[in-house]
Amino acid sequence: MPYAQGIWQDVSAIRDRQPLVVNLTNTVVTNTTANALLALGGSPIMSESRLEIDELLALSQALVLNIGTLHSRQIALMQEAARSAMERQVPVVLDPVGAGATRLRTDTALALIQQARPEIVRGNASEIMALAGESIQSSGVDSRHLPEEAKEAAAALARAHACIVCVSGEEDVVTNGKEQWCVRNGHVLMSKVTGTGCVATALIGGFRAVNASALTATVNAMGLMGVAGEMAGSQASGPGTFQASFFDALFSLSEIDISAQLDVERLA
Ligand SMILES: Nc1ncnc2c1ncn2[C@@H]1O[C@H](COP(=O)(O)OP(=O)(O)O)[C@@H](O)[C@H]1O
Ligand SMILES: Cc1ncsc1CCOP(=O)(O)O
Ligand SMILES: [Mg+2]
Repeated sequence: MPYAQGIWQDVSAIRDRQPLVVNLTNTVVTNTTANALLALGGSPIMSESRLEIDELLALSQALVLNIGTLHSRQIALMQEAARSAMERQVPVVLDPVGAGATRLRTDTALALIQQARPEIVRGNASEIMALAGESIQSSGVDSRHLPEEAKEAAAALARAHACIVCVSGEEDVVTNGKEQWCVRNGHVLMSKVTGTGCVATALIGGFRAVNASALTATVNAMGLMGVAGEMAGSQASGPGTFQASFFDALFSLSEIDISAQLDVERLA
């Protein structure tokens, strides 16, 4: 099947089935990621309470953990959610926001990788290199490194934890430790709006909810992100209008848009 057709199949499934994606996420992007999932066709729910997390996971098709504004109560909530997700076979996706910037973020992300056993970890190059134990320059949540520099780290992390690792940036790299895929779509304005990486991770959750292959779901989500980003970028005059146009693109894009623009390649 041509690659664009596979992405379209997932988008159609998301629009048809409206999978429930539970997000334990940061306070910066809560609204943005909910809107992006909704615009794509999914059904987002955000939660902050251990009193309901097991009930929510009983209803959900994916769990997204995002450590962007961590606090102790949230770490306990994430651990409990992960236990429930494992029992219920709900796939878990992790966004290690700011790993490498502080010990709290690096240690918590690594602990979650061990305990929550996420099928997919998506971060920028600095975050993925930090999790693989490489020494990095970190300036917070934005990357100081290129995905190209993080390829080995991504493969090592994927092999060590038997998961899919996605490194985002100007080009996105997705690997299971053996195969490596590259997504070349996107627009520079995506890096000028906070939360675009978190949106990518949330959309990966939406794609994994309808696609049994964690690797394919991740490549497809990143391809779709990139195509929507290009559509929005061609309309926008800056970050503000970009964000609105990006939601519009997620909502309205068609199979033709995907097949006309998609630039995905299997590297190895
Ligand atoms: N310079 C760029 N050109 C094209 N796409 C980009 C660029 N920077 C980021 N993106 C895209 O923006 C999304 C978020 O990636 P990134 O900025 O690396 O995440 P984060 O916000 O976590 O640092 C991804 O879909 C990525 O492909
Ligand atoms: C700015 C900021 N600070 C803590 S979380 C966050 C959002 C980061 O989002 P993204 O990694 O998607 O740009
Ligand atoms: Mg990020």
